[in-house]
Amino acid sequence: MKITAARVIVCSPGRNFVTLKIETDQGVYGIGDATLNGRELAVVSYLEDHVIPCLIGRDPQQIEDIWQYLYKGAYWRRGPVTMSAIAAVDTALWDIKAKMAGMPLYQLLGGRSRTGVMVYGHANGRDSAETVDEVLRHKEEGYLAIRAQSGVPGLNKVYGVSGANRLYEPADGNLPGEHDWSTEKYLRHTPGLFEAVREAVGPDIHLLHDVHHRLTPIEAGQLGKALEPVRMFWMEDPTPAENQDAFQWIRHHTTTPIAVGEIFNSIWDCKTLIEKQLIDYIRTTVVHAGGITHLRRIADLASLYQVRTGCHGATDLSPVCMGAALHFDTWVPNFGVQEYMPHSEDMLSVFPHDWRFERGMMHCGESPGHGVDIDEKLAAKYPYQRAYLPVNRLQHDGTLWNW
Ligand SMILES: O=C(O)C(=O)C[C@H](O)[C@H](O)CO
Ligand SMILES: [Mg+2]
Repeated sequence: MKITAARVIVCSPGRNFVTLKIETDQGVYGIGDATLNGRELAVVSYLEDHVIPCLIGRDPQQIEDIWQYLYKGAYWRRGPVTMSAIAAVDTALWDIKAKMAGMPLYQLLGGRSRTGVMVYGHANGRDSAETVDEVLRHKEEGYLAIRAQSGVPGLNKVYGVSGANRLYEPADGNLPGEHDWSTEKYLRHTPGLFEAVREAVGPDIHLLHDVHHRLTPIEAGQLGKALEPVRMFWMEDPTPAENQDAFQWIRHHTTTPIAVGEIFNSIWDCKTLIEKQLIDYIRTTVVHAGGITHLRRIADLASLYQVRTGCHGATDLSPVCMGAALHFDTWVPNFGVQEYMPHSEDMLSVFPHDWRFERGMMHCGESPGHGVDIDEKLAAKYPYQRAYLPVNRLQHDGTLWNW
């Protein structure tokens, strides 16, 4: 069996997606997501100019060998661009293998470990009252786990809070937007927000919150401690994770569980946090962490330390990534939760898919492969639109902060 062609399809049905399609001499093709939000075209070039020429003529069944060939063969290892490109190839090859076997992907990975995949939804509001209402709306829709984000009094724009249309899309604008930040205002507001949310939603719903890298370790310790009475499912990205030993300071001060990893791209980014048990959930996912092949390796390492998976699933991860992730989640023994931020109807129409949401759970479907395709004609109607993620500045003096 041979790879005969590979193509990168870029489209923007409301936001940008980069998709790789690999074709074979047996007529079977596979699809992989390669979207790197705000830096999409770097991955397009990496694939078109450097990876695709090396794929033509190779046996698509040799997934591991191709993974090693692209990873070791580049000499310059790791990094989000490289690993998103490798992920797209890997996902497409698993799709091909599963289609050839006539099986849904989760069967090839080892079979079903659970009846469905628990997902957490995104509730957000401009203030605490609106956020509480949104949490209750999500509970009504059947969500078992809900992430709550709120506007902070005195701050103009804050990560995770949408405009009028309810969904938020962080990448927008021809140049990066600017948000403002005050740790003091955020820390004053957030414990009360969660007290109100817990009071309204009752004891049984899992509550999550994304700090989005904006605190120092000791501030994160304060927040985690203040949230303990609320019994959070997790506090996400409490502090930037470049200096991983810093997480010890958070651990010294709080038992609120911690989730990290959506911006990681290899097992080496996860190693210290996992081995020192500084986190409880690892958030790497298929598209940014080297595909199914590499994500499986990360999950296996995590399983030795009772760290569970909590794959990133914002809308900048395409429906293709969601399909692959749901197969992974259906199999992985140390599953925790899957993030689910629904794509718009326009986005979903470009990517016919087999997965579905039902009362708080998602199901990957039973069709061979990962169950997601791309309608190339429709995709062509939505050309690429340059878009950037915002930056954050401290409110009082404009210092550039973590967004
Ligand atoms: O979904 C989350 O937890 C995020 O933090 C979303 C990220 O900001 C988004 O994916 C950036 O592209
Ligand atoms: Mg996050």
